[in-house]
Amino acid sequence: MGITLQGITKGFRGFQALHGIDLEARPGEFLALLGPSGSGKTTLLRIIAGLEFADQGQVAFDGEDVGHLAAAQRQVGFVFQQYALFRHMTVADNIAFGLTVKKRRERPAKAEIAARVAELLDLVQLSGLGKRYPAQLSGGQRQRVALARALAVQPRILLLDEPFGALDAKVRKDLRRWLRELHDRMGLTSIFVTHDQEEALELADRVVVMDHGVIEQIAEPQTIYDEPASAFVFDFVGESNRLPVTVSGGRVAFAGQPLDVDGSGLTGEAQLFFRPHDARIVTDGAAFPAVVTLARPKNGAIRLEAKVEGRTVPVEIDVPLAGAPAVGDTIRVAPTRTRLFAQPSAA
Ligand SMILES: Nc1ncnc2c1ncn2[C@@H]1O[C@H](COP(=O)(O)OP(=O)(O)OP(=O)(O)O)[C@@H](O)[C@H]1O
Repeated sequence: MGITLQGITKGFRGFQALHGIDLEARPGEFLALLGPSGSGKTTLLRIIAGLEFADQGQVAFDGEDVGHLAAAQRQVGFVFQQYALFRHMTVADNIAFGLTVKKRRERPAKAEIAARVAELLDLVQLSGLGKRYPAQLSGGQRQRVALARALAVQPRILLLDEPFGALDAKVRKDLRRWLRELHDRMGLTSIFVTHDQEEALELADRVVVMDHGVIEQIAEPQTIYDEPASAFVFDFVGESNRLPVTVSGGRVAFAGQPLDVDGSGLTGEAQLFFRPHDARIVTDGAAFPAVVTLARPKNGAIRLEAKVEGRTVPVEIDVPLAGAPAVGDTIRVAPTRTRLFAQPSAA
């Protein structure tokens, strides 16, 4: 089932949380909404779920406007960070909840519900734990119960709001792989909110990067990383260095030092971005000087932090183990792969 959002806006008492969001999730797609705290991810997810209503704009499932439908009528499954299981109910009763509260006409027979619960317990690999209470489960197990409960009503859309946020790194990693498999196997269309870029890049077919209630970029993970559409995306996703540069006649200079960067199309002040592994140390040519303040092993290379005169934030670069400079050395840094953005952002 495809999801289409058009021109979604939402304000809370004078505060504009979403500014005209256009977004499409293709049938079977797994989308991640990625952005800093307060960027509007949860609000957008709640509008899709029908837990919140947009001030303007349209929400459609498979081309059909669902804007007027309440959450229960939209047939979406959702899972939140706080597992929100009913503490006084067994695991099995928690999973069955969505089915038992259906109107009598639509409610499956008791035996059918029991069979569905057993199937779901099996699916989330918790067979045999149906009689336990939530307090008798680990965090990861509780989250899988929450997922089974969301799936009980056989949704075609699954919405997840930081579902693994409260779990430790290892459990989190295992669960998200497992969730991806489940999504594929069940043919769901899923939207996942996270502020963890690794999670978004690893799990999603496409990543939607949000900031201040707008979408900065929608693209496949590799594109988000390799071709960030804005200074914000470059900064937010992956490690990066940012230097204030001046552009004149297509030539780019940092602190008076010309760099080997094409500045055509821009003029005046700009922001130059590069990743730590996209720079080399050179002895002459276009480069800027820096003094090494820290050198530590990282992923089979050496990560250097180097102080640039007049800058408080050090530049980070990765250099080969062999011949790596030492702390205190003055080096010349030549960025090899860069992006230039016109808008000045706060340093
Ligand atoms: N019910 C509400 N009343 C007033 N303001 C709200 C309400 N819900 C959200 N907001 C505001 O809207 C903005 C977006 O919130 P939202 O929860 O969507 O952000 P988020 O990107 O999901 O953040 P987080 O990662 O911290 O959950 C925030 O500034 C928030 O304070």
